[in-house]
Amino acid sequence: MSTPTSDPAAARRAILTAAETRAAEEAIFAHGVPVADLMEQAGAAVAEAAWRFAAMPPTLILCGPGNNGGDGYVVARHLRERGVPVRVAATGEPATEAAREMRARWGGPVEALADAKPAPLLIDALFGTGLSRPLDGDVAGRLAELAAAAKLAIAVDLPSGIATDDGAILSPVPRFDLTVALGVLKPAHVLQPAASFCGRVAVADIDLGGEARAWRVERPRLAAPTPADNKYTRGLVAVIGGAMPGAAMLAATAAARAGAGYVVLTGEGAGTLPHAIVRRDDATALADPRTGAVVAGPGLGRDIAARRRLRAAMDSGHPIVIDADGLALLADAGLSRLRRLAMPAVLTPHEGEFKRLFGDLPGSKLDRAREAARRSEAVIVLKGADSVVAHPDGRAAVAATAPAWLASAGTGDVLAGITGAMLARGLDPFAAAQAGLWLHGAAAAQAGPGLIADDLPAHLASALAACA
Ligand SMILES: NC(=O)C1=CN([C@@H]2O[C@H](COP(=O)(O)OP(=O)(O)OC[C@H]3O[C@@H](n4cnc5c(N)ncnc54)[C@H](OP(=O)(O)O)[C@@H]3O)[C@@H](O)[C@H]2O)[C@@H](O)CC1
Ligand SMILES: [K+]
Repeated sequence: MSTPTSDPAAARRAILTAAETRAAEEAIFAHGVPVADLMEQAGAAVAEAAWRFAAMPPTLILCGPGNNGGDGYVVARHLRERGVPVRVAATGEPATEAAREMRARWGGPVEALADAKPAPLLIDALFGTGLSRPLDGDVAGRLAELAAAAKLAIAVDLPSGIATDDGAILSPVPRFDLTVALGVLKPAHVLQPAASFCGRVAVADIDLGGEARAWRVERPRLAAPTPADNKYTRGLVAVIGGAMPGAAMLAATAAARAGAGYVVLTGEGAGTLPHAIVRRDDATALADPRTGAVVAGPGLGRDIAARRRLRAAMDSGHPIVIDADGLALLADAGLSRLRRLAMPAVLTPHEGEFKRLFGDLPGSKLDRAREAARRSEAVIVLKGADSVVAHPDGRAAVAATAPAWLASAGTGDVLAGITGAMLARGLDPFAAAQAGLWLHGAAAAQAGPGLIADDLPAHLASALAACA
């Protein structure tokens, strides 16, 4: 399944690889649109974004040999027309026809990159999706010096030196304040480490019309309960407790605060829990046909009893989120049971758990999550600063804005609980996983620096309010 990027809202979320972007462009060119027309749109959009962002001080634009450089000449012309003092420096002569044409349309002086003096605003149009290897040392060095001397730095499409499809840093890259993605996002705008070099990312409105299979996770629409709802229609979540009760209590509390109408927690355990959360035994909770989702794994334990309880949870037929110890048990038991579920389970591994389950898979984080989803027939949430959600059918989504403060104990238990609440309210597993990540990130942003997992559930109220 895919979404055409001709829908503007979908286009702003769509993530295309370099090859997918090229294919979309080729399809447009095949319809008779000249490359120069698209480049004019791109350059105008970048000039507009720079104008709004930087209030336009004197500007230096660095142009490379390809179409990224071509865009740079267009930006230069548009800014000059707006009265901005612009200088252009290039690595050499343009290598494409469109870029040559744009350099001619610019018509102004072009300095050698090696000699260029800095300016308060630096615009990097050296390389974009066509980067095929690390920058030469002298080019990377000049880019670093000129960026360091500038007050603001803006990248055209991508910061030069990062790999479009996996977000790797191929050669030293300065940190940009703004990156204007042309037409669609590329994986490097959302995957680490590249994403953190992009600064703010704006998507320029260029109708590429390609088909996307990956999207940025956006704020979900979650309707508030209506007078017709009751606690069961809002979702009954059963959290399977176990050896470490605190983790399951965190998951249960998060499920309740994420809007589930009814949360039951099974297993033994002392400690304070909201009185709204009800204790049950596994068998009663799992046999209840009103149960909308089961969360199994946080604090479950890894012994034979835990294995039996996980199996019972999977056999119950309810939508299920499996995390933490549940993933360790699955790694030992194999994936075959997952493949027999009526609805894909949601698995929420961090990198270590992922490796135990699937080994060392090749490719980008998107590729690895997709392959794991295909193999397991489960929705995979590969967690991190750039959490990737992948569906067995190849769709994927990236949550790119989680605060780094989330890297602390227990936050995964909270995510599992929120995701359970999303499943129980009736979202399909792919949507539930994305909504869970968004709410988790928004609650963390509210909780702020120094947050601990226990803080997050209280901040879900304002995160939910933003989704109504
Ligand atoms: N999507 C859109 O809406 C639109 C997209 N557009 C723009 O097109 C851009 C893609 O353009 P592009 O394909 O020409 O690639 P680009 O990044 O300019 O570089 C390729 C050149 O660099 C060279 N080269 C590569 N690596 C190198 C290195 N390390 N050091 C030195 N050289 C290196 C490479 O040569 P080669 O690898 O063959 O040696 C080739 O000559 C895209 O990012 C966007 O800005 C707009 O114009 C239209 C609307
Ligand atoms: K660039």
